[in-house]
Amino acid sequence: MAGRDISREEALSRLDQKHACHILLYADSKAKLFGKIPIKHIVLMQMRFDGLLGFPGGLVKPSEESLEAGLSRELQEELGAAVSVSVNDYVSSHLAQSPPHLILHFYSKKITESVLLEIERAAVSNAVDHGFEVLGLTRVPLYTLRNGGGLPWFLSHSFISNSRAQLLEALRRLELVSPQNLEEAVKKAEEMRHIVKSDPPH
Ligand SMILES: O=c1[nH]cnc2c1ncn2[C@@H]1O[C@H](COP(=O)(O)OP(=O)(O)O)[C@@H](O)[C@H]1O
Ligand SMILES: [Mn+2]
Ligand SMILES: [Mn+2]
Ligand SMILES: [Mn+2]
Repeated sequence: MAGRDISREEALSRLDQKHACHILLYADSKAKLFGKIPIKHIVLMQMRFDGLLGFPGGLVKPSEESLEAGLSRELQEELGAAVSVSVNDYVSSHLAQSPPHLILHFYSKKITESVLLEIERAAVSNAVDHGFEVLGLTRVPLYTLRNGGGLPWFLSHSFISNSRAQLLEALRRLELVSPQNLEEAVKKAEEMRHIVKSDPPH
């Protein structure tokens, strides 16, 4: 997505503009798919009301609240759980080109598998946004199966704003997927997008 990365300081000097904060929550896991494929890490995203994938979070008002307080409020609404977010979890700020002047702050935070499982339950049973702004939480498959299933198909979906770039950057930085596997998955996803788009209508 077009736009440019800016520093937290520059972002916070632009109080007249709209700001949004989103977060990648993840946990290590020993669980195995089909009892044999290690999933290694659980990464959370969500299916939004508009049919696009994105991260939990939303619009904040830095003139009235800290970025982290605003993000925590959004997480309470969208996940139905209290997630304490601190400046240590801050990753980056991005000045989006469309919609113009929206500033997108990104966070990532490692939690335990049991806390993550609680969040998944709360998102259904307790979140006021469940079924409305948020259609459901989803895990990101980080493995690539022999037929290309997993991360490549996941990446071939449509994502809100710069959330796909945020996901890829975080998977690399946090070493949740090896650079080589990530590169191959991105390449496969491009081919798959083409396949889906060129499907004839029934
Ligand atoms: O995961 C994301 N990463 C980056 N930008 C996002 C993400 N989700 C939404 N956005 C952008 O931020 C804006 C506000 O976010 P969101 O739709 O979550 O607000 P809300 O939860 O307060 O209704 C969206 O219109 C979109 O442009
Ligand atoms: Mn929200
Ligand atoms: Mn939101
Ligand atoms: Mn909101």
